[in-house]
Amino acid sequence: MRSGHLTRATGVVTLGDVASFLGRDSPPDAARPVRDVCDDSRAVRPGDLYLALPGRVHHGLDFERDAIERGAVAVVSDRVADRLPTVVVPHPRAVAGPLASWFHGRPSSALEVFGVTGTNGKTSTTHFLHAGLQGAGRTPGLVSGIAISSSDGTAERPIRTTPEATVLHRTLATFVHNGCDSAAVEVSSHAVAEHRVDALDFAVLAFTNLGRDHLDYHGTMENYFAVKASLFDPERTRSAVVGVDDAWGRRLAAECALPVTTVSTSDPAADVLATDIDCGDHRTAFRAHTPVGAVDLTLPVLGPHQVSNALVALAVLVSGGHDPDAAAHGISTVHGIPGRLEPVTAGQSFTALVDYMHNPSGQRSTLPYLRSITPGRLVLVIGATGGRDPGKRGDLGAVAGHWADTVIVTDESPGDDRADVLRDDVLAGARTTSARVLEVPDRRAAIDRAVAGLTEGDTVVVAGRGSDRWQQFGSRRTFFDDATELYESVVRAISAGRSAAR
Ligand SMILES: CC(=O)N[C@H]1[C@@H](OP(=O)(O)OP(=O)(O)OC[C@H]2O[C@@H](n3ccc(=O)[nH]c3=O)[C@H](O)[C@@H]2O)O[C@H](CO)[C@@H](O)[C@@H]1O[C@H](C)C(=O)N[C@@H](C)C(=O)N[C@H](CCC(=O)O)C(=O)O
Ligand SMILES: Nc1ncnc2c1ncn2[C@@H]1O[C@H](COP(=O)(O)OP(=O)(O)OP(=O)(O)O)[C@@H](O)[C@H]1O
Repeated sequence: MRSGHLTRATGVVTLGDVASFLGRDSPPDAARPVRDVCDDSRAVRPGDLYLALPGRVHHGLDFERDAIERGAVAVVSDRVADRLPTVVVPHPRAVAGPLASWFHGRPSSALEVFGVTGTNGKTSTTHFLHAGLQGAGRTPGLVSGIAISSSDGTAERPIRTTPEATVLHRTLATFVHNGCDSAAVEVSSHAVAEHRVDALDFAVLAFTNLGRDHLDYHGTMENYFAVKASLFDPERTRSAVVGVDDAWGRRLAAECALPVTTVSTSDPAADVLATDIDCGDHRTAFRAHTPVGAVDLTLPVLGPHQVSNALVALAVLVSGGHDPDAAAHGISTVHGIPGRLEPVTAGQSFTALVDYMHNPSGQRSTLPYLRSITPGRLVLVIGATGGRDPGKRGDLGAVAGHWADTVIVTDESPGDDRADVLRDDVLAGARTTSARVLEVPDRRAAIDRAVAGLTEGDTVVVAGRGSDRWQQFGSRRTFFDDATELYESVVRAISAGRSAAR
């Protein structure tokens, strides 16, 4: 491959240009113009170059016919396609990032790109960062697991936490086109391992924390950490912001070869520290101490974990040279993040929340807070999503049962896994505790059961799906939005006299 700093000539790009960029011989039809690069046959548009990737289940070349029918004009893959002219490369996935970046004129070098990774808090931190950039007078784009939005107000719901490289670089190019000067980008560990963020120049990368998750994919915590740590490399970013409230963060800060800003809610030696933390049931307040002064924040979001997330966002902005007061003002305009301790109010006297906790470390930071704001009963609706780390399911039940009075185990989104096996694993953990444990497979019925009989001082939390608005059973996908369902359940319970109104 030619240097990643080679910017694409404006105007028409031909298949020969692509071959030349990839350092390969020109295929037949080298003069053929290429409109865009696309790695999914279902998304191909007329004139596209189809990047056919070998996958776990299929090979992209299995879908050459579909790509042709949609208008693909050429292929990049690890073997010659049946019908289309092909540029052959040994590792197609590894060229996806550099190729897409080159094709779109290296958009990440025209933006200041701030990345956020970690097991928990990526989405929240990315949204705080985006708002903080706006507060600091910047014009940022946003790429998070729940929204991709540009400065012109257009927004879309993403399919993944972090898009494939072709989509990511195209999105950044759109940001540049729309006048953005920066971007806040959420980076999952899968994205790093699958080369989705290759050829992306980060200004600052932030690490929130690391806890057990995704071991179905990474195998061990050591591997999981190594994938995250591989991001913190001078080849990828100029500097790092690292949360040091867990041992993995402290290790990363110690081993990292970059300028590091450390962040903590407890360690006075950290560069950015939160004190005077006050987590109420309607807002969260704290004082942030930074190398350039202290600032007070009051956020209309819930939970001590949001102190950590907002603090990481503030540290990224301050380490990037922004004024802490302006950044803090921007951060405090975030009026809730969908599906993250999101309150549902339907005239009830008790607290009803939707949350995305789906691993034990997330539960351990969220549930003690929920207990602290609940003088009455704490009722949790939980489950385990299919296709994800089976080893965490028992812990999910056990941690839930440790903090809650009642745990209702239900279906989340089993996918190709057996729903009853998922529930059994969670139930086994929950039954090791003294909580009241119920199994209600149907999620709507589970929510109704959780809400029934609640009165002032009680809290119900529907956990695990957050703002994801579907359930997948095998190949069948059904619309299901926890916030809407919880709202409707509360309305039904109040009108039937089953639960207390305000
Ligand atoms: C590990 C991973 O990234 N897997 C993704 C990957 O699977 P795969 O490589 O095995 O693909 P495959 O299904 O064998 O297909 C091979 C190729 O054919 C292409 N194809 C396939 C079918 C078709 O009709 N046309 C077509 O072109 C695919 O785009 C792919 O390039 O490509 C598939 C098709 O695009 C994805 O569905 C699948 O993501 C799955 C659904 C997924 O969710 N992955 C998870 C692990 C993930 O990436 N999660 C993280 C976040 C996790 C978190 O934050 O909790 C994320 O960033 O979203
Ligand atoms: N800093 C944190 N520490 C521990 N738990 C957290 C933290 N931030 C969020 N959580 C928990 O994790 C859940 C998901 O939060 P968020 O979406 O911000 O994280 P995420 O890393 O983007 O998650 P995912 O990658 O699974 O989408 C929250 O609903 C909350 O229960």
